[in-house]
Amino acid sequence: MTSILHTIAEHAKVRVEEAKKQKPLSEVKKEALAMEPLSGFPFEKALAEGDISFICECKKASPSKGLIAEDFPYVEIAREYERAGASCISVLTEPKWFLGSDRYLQEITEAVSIPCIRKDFTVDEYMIYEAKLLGASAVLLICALLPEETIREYIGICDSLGLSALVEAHDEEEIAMALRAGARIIGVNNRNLKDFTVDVHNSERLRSLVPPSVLFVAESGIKTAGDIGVLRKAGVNGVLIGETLMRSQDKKAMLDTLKGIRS
Ligand SMILES: O=C(O)c1ccccc1NCC(=O)[C@H](O)[C@H](O)COP(=O)(O)O
Repeated sequence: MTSILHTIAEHAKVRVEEAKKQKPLSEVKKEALAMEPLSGFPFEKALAEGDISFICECKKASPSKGLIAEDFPYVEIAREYERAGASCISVLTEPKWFLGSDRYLQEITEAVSIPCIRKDFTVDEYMIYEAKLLGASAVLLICALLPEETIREYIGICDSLGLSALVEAHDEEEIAMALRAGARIIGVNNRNLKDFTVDVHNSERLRSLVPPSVLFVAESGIKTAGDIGVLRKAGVNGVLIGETLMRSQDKKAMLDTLKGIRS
């Protein structure tokens, strides 16, 4: 059965082929490799610092929720996240289901000084070089979409550019695969990307499968300070939060509430 995840991935392949017609892989690769590699993997560094790190997401829409933010002043939102104490920013660039754009990522990376991840459905090395040119510090690699060998290869490309790879898993098998492929950051998605069900305890349940030498990020469906409390107790390094923040008028107040600084 074709899942929405695979439909999105097929569309990403079409996007890449279109992009290659405008600028071939050889050119994108040459430009990206000519740039100074980011030193010290800033995305990983930000995640490793302090207590729980917050990766705050700029997401206008999603397949499961439809339109989330009709008004989407993405640069202002990103600046607000930075002022509110976000460690990193996640920027959706997938245009069809998330109404994202490469332009959003480029403008956001120019406007903030914290590391940004290109949140997209990486199906071709081309997208990693593009991410570097757009100013990203990290890309997303989804275990449900890529063979283990490709994940290993893409982590190698990321390394050559100074980018971090957030390797996303949903279950035990995918975590084992991410570890074998050499992931230094594993994101456990609480959302099942095949049927959209969300169980915020999924990352808590799977936490012990990832050794302390690998950073652990809990993703999706995080809504309350109680959720953060559970994840803190489980020992996660970071949380990735989209919808809860996107629907909040006052993002700093919401972040403070999630951190337990404000009730
Ligand atoms: O969010 C979706 O509907 C979705 C569907 C298919 C693939 C990916 C999807 N979301 C990407 C994400 O992982 C989330 O944007 C991210 O983890 C934040 O989740 P949330 O806090 O629940 O907005």
